[in-house]
Amino acid sequence: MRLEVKDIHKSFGGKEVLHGISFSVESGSALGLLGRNGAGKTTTIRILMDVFKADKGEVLLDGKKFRPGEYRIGYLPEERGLYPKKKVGEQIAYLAQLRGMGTKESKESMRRWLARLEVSEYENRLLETLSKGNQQKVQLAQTLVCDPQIIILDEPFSGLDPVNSQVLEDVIQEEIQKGKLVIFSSHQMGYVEEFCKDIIIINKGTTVLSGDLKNIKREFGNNRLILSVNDMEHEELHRNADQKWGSLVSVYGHNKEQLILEMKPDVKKEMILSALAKSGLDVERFGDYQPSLNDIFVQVAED
Ligand SMILES: Nc1ncnc2c1ncn2[C@@H]1O[C@H](COP(=O)(O)OP(=O)(O)OP(=O)(O)O)[C@@H](O)[C@H]1O
Repeated sequence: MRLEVKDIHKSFGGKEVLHGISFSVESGSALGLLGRNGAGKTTTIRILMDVFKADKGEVLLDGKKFRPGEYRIGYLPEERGLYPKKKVGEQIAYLAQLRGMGTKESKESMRRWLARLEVSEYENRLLETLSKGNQQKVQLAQTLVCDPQIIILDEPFSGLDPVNSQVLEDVIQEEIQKGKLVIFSSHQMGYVEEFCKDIIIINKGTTVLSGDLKNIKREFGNNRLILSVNDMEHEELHRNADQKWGSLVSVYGHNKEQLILEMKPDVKKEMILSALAKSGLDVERFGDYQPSLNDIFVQVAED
């Protein structure tokens, strides 16, 4: 399956908050939907789920208008929506039945997911009596109980300790391997790097970067180098770079105390290395710039 969001526009009270968002994602892969607070991620997901209507644009599945009601979708919304005063197992099975599963099948699936997420012992407890992290795992069991073809996860790791995060990481990887189509929205870039083949970064309702994550990283690192010098802050290093090596490099930015340098046309790395050797500076690190998704996000999503 291929899910395609095409040129979505949305206004609230006359103010446009999405200015033409487009992306696509296929079964067996995950898309990272990223952006700063208020960028428009949740609004995009809500339009996709038909909670809101777009003012312009369309959502297609395999080229035809996407009707969420016709597919098994596991949606973990930002605002978690289970019943605090109902028993964990009963409500998960009930919600699976609402999504078309038979009584026996829904109970089996509920028990399988509670076990997979290591919360079986809470099946007969009221949801509100569980810790925050365990409630989150119950929400995830609810999301996955109907064996969804499409999985949409809005900050699924929130509230989970590192051991539980590892369990969830494994579960998401398994679902992708099983051929599920996953949309993953998170501010935790480490997870996005792990799961997502493609990403889209939205800023104030506009796409600022999208595409294959490996290619994006390669392009961001291309022709750029990282340099740090012992006991020298990036501001001073920046002055040195401008004054001494201005014909070879320009300063692209910095990552903590490391300077990111961009090589000028026809300049080779060896030429910079030789200039550094002559400078007498106590070089701590020099090499190809390999940006993390976090670096890229900060650079493109900054105002
Ligand atoms: N129902 C609504 N009525 C009016 N404005 C809304 C509504 N829903 C969202 N907005 C506005 O749309 C913009 C995008 O909000 P949205 O919740 O989609 O952002 P987000 O990227 O999910 O943010 P966060 O990371 O903080 O969850 C914001 O300016 C928000 O105030």
